[in-house]
Amino acid sequence: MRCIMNNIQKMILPKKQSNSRKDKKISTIKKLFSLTVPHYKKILLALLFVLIINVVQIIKPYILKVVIDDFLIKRMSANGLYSVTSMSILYLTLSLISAILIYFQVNIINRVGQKIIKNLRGRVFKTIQALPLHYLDKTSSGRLITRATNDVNELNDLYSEVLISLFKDVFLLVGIVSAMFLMNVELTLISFIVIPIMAYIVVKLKTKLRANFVDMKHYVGKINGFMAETISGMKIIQIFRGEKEKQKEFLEINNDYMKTTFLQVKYNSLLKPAAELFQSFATALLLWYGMTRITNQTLELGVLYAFTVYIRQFFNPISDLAEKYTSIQSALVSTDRIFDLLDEKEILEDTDIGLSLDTIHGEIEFKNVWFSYDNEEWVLKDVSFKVKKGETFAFVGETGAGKSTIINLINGFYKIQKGEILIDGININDIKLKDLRKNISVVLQDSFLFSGDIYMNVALNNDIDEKEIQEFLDLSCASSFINNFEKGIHTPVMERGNNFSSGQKQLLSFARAIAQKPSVIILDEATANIDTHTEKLIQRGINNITKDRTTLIIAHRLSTIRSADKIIVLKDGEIVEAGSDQELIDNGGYYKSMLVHNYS
Ligand SMILES: Nc1ncnc2c1ncn2[C@@H]1O[C@H](COP(=O)(O)OP(=O)(O)OP(=O)(O)O)[C@@H](O)[C@H]1O
Repeated sequence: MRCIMNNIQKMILPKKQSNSRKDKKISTIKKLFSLTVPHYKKILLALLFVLIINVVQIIKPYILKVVIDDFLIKRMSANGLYSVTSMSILYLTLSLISAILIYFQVNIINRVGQKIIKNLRGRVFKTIQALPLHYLDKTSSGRLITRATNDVNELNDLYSEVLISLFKDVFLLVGIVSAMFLMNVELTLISFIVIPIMAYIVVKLKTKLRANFVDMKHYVGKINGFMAETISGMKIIQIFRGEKEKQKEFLEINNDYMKTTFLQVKYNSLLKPAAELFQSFATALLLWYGMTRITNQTLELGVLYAFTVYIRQFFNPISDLAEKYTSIQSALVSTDRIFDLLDEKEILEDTDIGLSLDTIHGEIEFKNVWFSYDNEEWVLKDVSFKVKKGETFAFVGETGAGKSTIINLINGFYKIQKGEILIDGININDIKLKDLRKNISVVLQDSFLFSGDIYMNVALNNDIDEKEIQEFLDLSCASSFINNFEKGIHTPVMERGNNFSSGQKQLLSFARAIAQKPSVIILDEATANIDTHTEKLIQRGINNITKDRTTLIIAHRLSTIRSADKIIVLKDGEIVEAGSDQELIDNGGYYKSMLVHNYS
């Protein structure tokens, strides 16, 4: 009995290879169970139903044994309730109760499974939203999508189908084995001769299965990542006729994935026939031994019959267990992957800790800042500057000089290695990120619009009324094109704003930036997509909205920043010049040569 339970447990739990792997596995199973805790009442009810269903399953062959031995062979006469008719009614009633309970049990457990999965999917999404940029830099979107979709769905199967039938099977096995031992110890031992060999084969297969599952999921993530990247880069692929090349790359990943699925099919298809073979072997052994005992008149025919039914009932869940084993393994790998993400608390950005600053005045100071993305190469080297409240600073320099990096740091997306960044004289690391970002609006070159409508894209979940939004759209000059739309600010926006031109998207991002009523506005190449006519409108809008606000502008087109209070010229992460447009021209240095190139 213990041997059987050990083997079943071994089938569920992978072999102890090392303490850390074992600990991880135990913690994965604990986590799976922890998700069920809020639903324990319903789960207990379902388990009670399972218990009753199993008791019925075990009693039914015994009723048949009584009918065969007592009424068929011994021809005993009916005695009160003890008759063939009452036995038949009992058999039917039990079957009916069992059928009704199966209906409720399946319903309860599936609903619980769906609720667990819904919560888990929500947690994965919340975590993904809190991932800092430095983590997203290194993680493909495909991997994250796979966590929220494929991996979560694997758990769906586990909760709604596998776990309950696992309980059912284990209860049933325990019940059957007990009934068999109670009826005839010798016959029971004969029936289970094959179990150790069978357990050995299953345990051998499981290591291979698990390793293959890890590979399979890796390739699913790769396929999702590749798809996501290809879809977002489809325009470039088509322009540069890269379809064939991409097709080839995809074929390779697809083939690798298929190889792992073939391996899975091979292992899976071995398990079921093996279980069936063992069942036939056990039945044959039982019949041979049972018949010799019946001939010697040391065994009743009904007992032998009940045993053949029990053997079938015993091996069915075993062969199901073998099948479910693959689902369990797959779900365990998915659980690891989901919780690896959910448990990475230290990498998650807590935007709610730190000093609360409802309004920021807008003084920004970099004091000898050194920064590297990868801790290997300095991207900013000893950068120092101070922007007073309401001033406009421009950052210029060739591609890769570090201009956008400065903006990323002011938004608190990365932490610097050396030096200090002060906002209103307070170290940026001490300020609540939420408050910091609330007060700083950034307009990027690639304006991102969400599917919805114009109003929602400008207000971005903030409680701003339509009249105010209209004012922001007027200020940013976006009204010039929105007024032509029949639905005005309720004009639908397609995914990523595909139904708007780059210039229109840019104007909407301006309105969005102002709508947050920030004390600091950052324009990162924000006028790059706008034609000269629109640029003039924008310039007027910018002048309105930057009044009394600290403004930082990054631009390659120097015409847009010449009126800035101070221009900072960067080269290879270092400030090489700083001053007003006139001062820098008078200097006759790097800025002046950039101006000459810009206007030539
Ligand atoms: N997320 C990142 N991870 C690693 N390195 C990065 C990352 N972003 C930028 N870099 C590197 O940092 C350096 C500065 O990049 P940055 O984007 O700040 O330059 P930039 O001056 O804004 O350039 P551009 O004018 O082309 O936008 C570059 O060498 C770039 O390769």
